[in-house]
Amino acid sequence: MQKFKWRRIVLKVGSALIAPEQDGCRSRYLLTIAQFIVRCRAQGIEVILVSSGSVAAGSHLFPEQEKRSVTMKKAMAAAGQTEMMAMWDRFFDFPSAQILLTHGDLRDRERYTSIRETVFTLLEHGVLPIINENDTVTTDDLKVGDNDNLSAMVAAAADADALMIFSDVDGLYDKNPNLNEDAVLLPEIDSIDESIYAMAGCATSAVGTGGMKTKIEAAEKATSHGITTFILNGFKEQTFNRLLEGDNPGTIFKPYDKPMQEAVHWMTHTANEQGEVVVEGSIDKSTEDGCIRSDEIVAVHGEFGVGDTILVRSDDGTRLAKATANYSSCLLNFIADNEQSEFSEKMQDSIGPVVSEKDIALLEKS
Ligand SMILES: Nc1ncnc2c1ncn2[C@@H]1O[C@H](COP(=O)(O)OP(=O)(O)O)[C@@H](O)[C@H]1O
Ligand SMILES: N[C@@H](CCC(=O)OP(=O)(O)O)C(=O)O
Repeated sequence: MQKFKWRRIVLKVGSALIAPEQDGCRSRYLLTIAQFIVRCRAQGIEVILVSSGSVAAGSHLFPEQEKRSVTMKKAMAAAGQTEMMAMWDRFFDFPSAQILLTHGDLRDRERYTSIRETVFTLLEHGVLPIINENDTVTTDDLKVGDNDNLSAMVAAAADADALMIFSDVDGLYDKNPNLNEDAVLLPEIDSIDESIYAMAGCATSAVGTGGMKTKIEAAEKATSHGITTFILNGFKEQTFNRLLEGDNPGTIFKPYDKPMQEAVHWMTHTANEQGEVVVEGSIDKSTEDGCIRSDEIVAVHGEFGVGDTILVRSDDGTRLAKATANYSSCLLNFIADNEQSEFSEKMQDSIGPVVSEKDIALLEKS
């Protein structure tokens, strides 16, 4: 690890490592991971753990025939989470803290900031943050859905230098190694494009979610924020020894040379745009004071509410900025339809610009 000189790392541990036999948590693999965490901390590296496995850990408590229902999975997650936290806590002689998140928390800027500050405070005081998705409260709209993407969002929020995704394979292969004997391991990926996604298949274990596709999505999110990302085999002890020696025992994804600025990254990869407004002209003209007024808007696409992230596009198609909307799409459409009305003008005077200076992140010209 000395060669890499990391200050802060996020480790993501997949379900198969937590509950390999699907009958509760097992220490078999976790002990090695815990020792790795201890050794990293001894080297002065701050560690954040994103631990999957609550569903797999809680699975043995419920009847086999009912396990497929979403409600049952949520119950399994709630019960398995305590078992899993107890297992992790047992390995450490320093305190750990549980943080359960949904996408609803991460895409809300205020809650995102609060999560960031809590993580920083825990790290400052030597407490190990252990993070998972809050499966019990998630809905289709609220969930991230897989912990690979969640770990990348966490790594970005925590300003980490590296994200290590520990799974049940040695890294990214050119095709699924569990289905193809001739699959070849790819040790280094310089940039992620469609050809990389084309190699990724689904999970083949009974407990995994997302397979390689979500790991590549995570790598794309993280590397675009300047975070070196690894996919590694958490079953093998040598993985951890080699990492500590400064080697790459799996697949390494190189960080972007020019990482996105924090606000653009959050709006692009965590908040996601809910809709789009089209303005006339170029980036300099439309956003010269960082604000966009409702009378500058020539079209509104999609449905969004106040506080949602929107894309600002120029009428020639150029992506100009990501921003937080001060108006709903419904109200903007109403204003457009009633341009000259006194009511519409009063509304604009009282609410102010569609996008305020502090909530806009200009995109690079492309
Ligand atoms: N190109 C690939 N390279 C490596 N593994 C792949 C590939 N395509 C699909 N997979 C599958 O992805 C699985 C790992 O993902 P997953 O089961 O979701 O793990 P985890 O629970 O650790 O997140 C592997 O066991 C393998 O079956
Ligand atoms: N939040 C879920 C994990 C979902 C998930 O992404 O699992 P995995 O593919 O094993 O990392 C749980 O704790 O069971």
